[in-house]
Formats: sequence, structure tokens, C-alpha cells
Amino acid sequence: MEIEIGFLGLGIMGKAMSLNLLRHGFKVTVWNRTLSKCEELVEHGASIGETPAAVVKKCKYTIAMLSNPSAALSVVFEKDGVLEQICEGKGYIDMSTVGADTSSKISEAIAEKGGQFLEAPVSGSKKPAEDGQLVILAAGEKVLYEKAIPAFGVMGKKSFYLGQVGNGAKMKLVVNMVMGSMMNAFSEGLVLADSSGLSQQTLLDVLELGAIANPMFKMKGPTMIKNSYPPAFPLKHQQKDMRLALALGDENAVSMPIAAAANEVFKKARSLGFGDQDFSAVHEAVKATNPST
Ligand SMILES: NC(=O)C1=CN([C@@H]2O[C@H](COP(=O)(O)OP(=O)(O)OC[C@H]3O[C@@H](n4cnc5c(N)ncnc54)[C@H](OP(=O)(O)O)[C@@H]3O)[C@@H](O)[C@H]2O)C=CC1
Ligand SMILES: O=CCCC(=O)O
Repeated sequence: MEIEIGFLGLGIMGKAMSLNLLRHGFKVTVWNRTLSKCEELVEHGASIGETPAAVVKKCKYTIAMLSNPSAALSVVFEKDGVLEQICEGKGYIDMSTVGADTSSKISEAIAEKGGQFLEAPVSGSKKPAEDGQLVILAAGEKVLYEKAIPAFGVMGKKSFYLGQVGNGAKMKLVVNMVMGSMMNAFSEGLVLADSSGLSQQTLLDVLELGAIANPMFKMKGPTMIKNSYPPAFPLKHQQKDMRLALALGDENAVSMPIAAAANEVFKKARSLGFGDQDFSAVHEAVKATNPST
């Protein structure tokens, strides 16, 4: 994309992704609900749009990276939103993690205005976003996907085109449902090791050498055993993804008792005040239900 790209949402992910676009020579106009967060991007060469509508008016293609379905919908449908300026010749790419129903609503509204829509949620967290190593799960207008490939190439290490709108959202939710369940099992393992007199560090060393070694245990384990959860993927977002994945299971009559139990523990962690910490803080909810540890 040689032309200016709009970017809505400068949270943990959006900031890193838009910085990558700037670093690789893209012209970027940014907007964030809390406008002060745009300033750091301006220092790196971005322009500011005062509203989502102003960004879309200025840019041929606009990307969004927002917290949840209600944020994704409000930025499109509310006053000064995307719909006010989207039109033929413009594209809107929502990279937030939302359900297929939210994506479809946005897609239909944009198509009615003559614009093009792509959903493109990502796998990978803060560090992969900073390093341009995300995995992009795109679905929707194929023509827009092809136009977006240069930008996706900067933000990610691999893009998948998954067909009709909804497929990207569903793939992302399946992946995060597995991840959330794994994080719960991992936390239970850490608590069980500690309670039964074993070294948690030795458990990490053993896991790392065996068949269930994986980057998540390796990256999160050392901080978890220090009870430290600096937010890379906020727990409130992981719980939102479990909720959306369970709704997808309901729609398809898929029984998912493990994911349902994991969701309960994420809810418990939120109620204990860990929503803004990293999702690995679910460890604290497991500890809270096992008070001797
Ligand atoms: N962090 C991660 O590791 C990953 C996150 N994701 C997904 O990416 C999305 C963003 O995540 P992340 O960057 O971590 O989240 P953050 O919580 O760091 O940022 C959320 C962003 O959404 C904005 N926002 C929230 N509510 C509204 C609203 N009502 N109207 C307008 N803007 C709103 C926030 O604005 P403000 O600054 O004003 O609060 C902020 O820009 C989520 O869907 C998440 O599930 C996907 C992969 C990895
Ligand atoms: O949605 C967040 C995903 C985090 C990750 O893939 O590490």
C-alpha cells in the first residue's frame, strides 16, 4: 500500500502494529478514543485524525484494533464513526478479536455504503506485534486482502485468507479457546507442583524438554512462578475470547466442558481484580481456590 493507512485503536497491539507500519515507510493517520495516546505515534511520523470518520475520509484503507465487540461496533456505527465516510473505493480492515456476528454486522453496513471489508484478527501477542511476527487470519473481500498484503507483510510473519466473513473470527476464537484452556492446565500444574513439595522451576525445565513444550509455557512460566503478570494479553480480553468461543460452541452444539471450566477460572480472576493483568494471572485464581499454596 503506497497510500495513507488509517489506524483506529492504539492499545497494546494497535500501538505496536502502527509503529511497525511507520517504521517500514507507510504513511499512517491514527485515532484513539483517548486521544493523548496518539502523541507517541506522532513522534514517529504519524498524523492524527480527530474521529474515526475523519481518518476514513483521509485514508483509502483503515485498520482497526479495538478491545471487544462493543468497541468495534461503536467505532463503526456511532456518531463520527467509520460509516459516515466509508464509500466506494475505500476499505476497512478490522483486526480486533470479535465474534462472527459482530464482523458480519460491520461487513454488511460497509457493503451497503459501497466500501470493502476484511476481518483480520491476529494470533501472537505484544512481542510478536512489536517484531512484525503476527499470524493474520483474514476473511472477507479477497480484493481488499490482496491490497492489504504489503501492510500484513510488515505486521505479520504469515497471513491466511480464510474465505467468507466470519471464518477469520471463528479461527481466532478456536485458537484462543485452546490457549485459555492450556493456560489453566499450566497454572494448575504449577500449583500442584508447589503444593506437593516440588520446585516449580524444575517443572518448567521438565516441561521444556518434553512433548508438551511450547512457546507460551516458556515465555510465561518464569514470571508466573514469581507471581508477576505484566500485561501483554490482558486477562479481560482472554475471558472475552473464552465467552465468544463458548457461544460459538453453543451455536454449533459442540460440548466443551474443559473450555467452560477454564472460562469460570478466568471469570474468577477478573472478579479478584486481575482483568488488566496478563492472562497468565489466571494462576492467581487457581491459587485462590487452593489457599494452602
Ligand atoms: N494483547 C494481545 O496479546 C492480543 C490482543 N488481541 C486482540 O486485539 C484487540 C486489542 O487488544 P489490546 O491492544 O491488547 O487491547 P488494549 O486493551 O490494550 O487496547 C484496547 C483498545 O481499544 C480501545 N477501546 C476500548 N473501548 C473502546 C470504545 N468503546 N470505543 C473506542 N475505542 C475503544 C482502547 O482505547 P483507549 O485507549 O481509549 O482505552 C484501546 O485503543 C482485542 O480484541 C484483543 O482481544 C489479539 C491478539 C493478541
Ligand atoms: O489474542 C491473543 C493471543 C495471544 C497470543 O497468541 O499469544
